[in-house]
Amino acid sequence: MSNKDNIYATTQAVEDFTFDAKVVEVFPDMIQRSVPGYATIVSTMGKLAGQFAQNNSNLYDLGCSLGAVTLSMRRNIDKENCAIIGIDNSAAMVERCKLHLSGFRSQVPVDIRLGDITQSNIENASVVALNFTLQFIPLEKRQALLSNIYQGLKPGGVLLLSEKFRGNDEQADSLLIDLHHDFKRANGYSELEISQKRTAIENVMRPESLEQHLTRLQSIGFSQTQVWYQCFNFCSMIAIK
Ligand SMILES: Nc1ncnc2c1ncn2[C@@H]1O[C@H](C[S@+](CC[C@H]([NH3+])C(=O)[O-])CC(=O)[O-])[C@@H](O)[C@H]1O
Ligand SMILES: O=C(O)C(=O)Cc1ccccc1
Repeated sequence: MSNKDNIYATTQAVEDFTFDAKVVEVFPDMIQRSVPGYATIVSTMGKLAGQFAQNNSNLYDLGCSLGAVTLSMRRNIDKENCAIIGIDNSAAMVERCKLHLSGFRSQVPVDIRLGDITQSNIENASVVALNFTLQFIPLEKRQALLSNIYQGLKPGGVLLLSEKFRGNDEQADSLLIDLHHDFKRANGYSELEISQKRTAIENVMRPESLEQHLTRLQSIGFSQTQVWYQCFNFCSMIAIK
């Protein structure tokens, strides 16, 4: 069990959100109470990874945090000679992720690396997961990152992309934001916590619209794109090379 997220429970001078040691301590609780359907998304990404994994290939978990998707993928792989590579640029996350994964046994080798996914080599990949990570990459670097992933995928390989997204217009967007805030309230977050967290992430997390995501994936060359999960302003997509 992880600790309860009470980072924004007291009034404070809110600073930009970072994935530091304090966040690591509460991360499972934070993500579970903040993302509608997180557990469903993670387990389904594992199932999809099992379906699309190819013999003699790599599976990547980019922005792996504590390795939830890595573990879910590893549970579902039944192909030969597969390896999972998890990458995150938060030293605190990587350290805790390694500790966490060492508590589970598996035949599938896992390599957790400290690194910037915009500078990482993606090769011989059958599956690449970006579970709520692209939203933290500067807007101008997203196209290059996704093209690099596309280049590193084998034919028939897939990108599994989950994002918080923006509604198409102001009214639609505030409707989705309100529904999400209701969800957070129902999970025990106070008005103060919701509002201070919003301030903390507004400069570091830049959501795009669903259309922007799908159009870019198609322009990069993915032959098929499909949204398979949506709740409020959270969604998960698959793009097939
Ligand atoms: N340039 C970067 N390079 C590497 N990592 C990065 C970069 N930028 C941000 N990150 C990392 O991306 C992760 C985003 S969390 C992903 C949840 C996880 N996928 C999960 O399924 O539990 C989502 C959230 O908390 O909203 C953090 O661990 C960052 O350090
Ligand atoms: O914490 C929130 O309320 C967020 O919306 C941030 C967020 C978005 C997507 C994954 C995890 C956290």
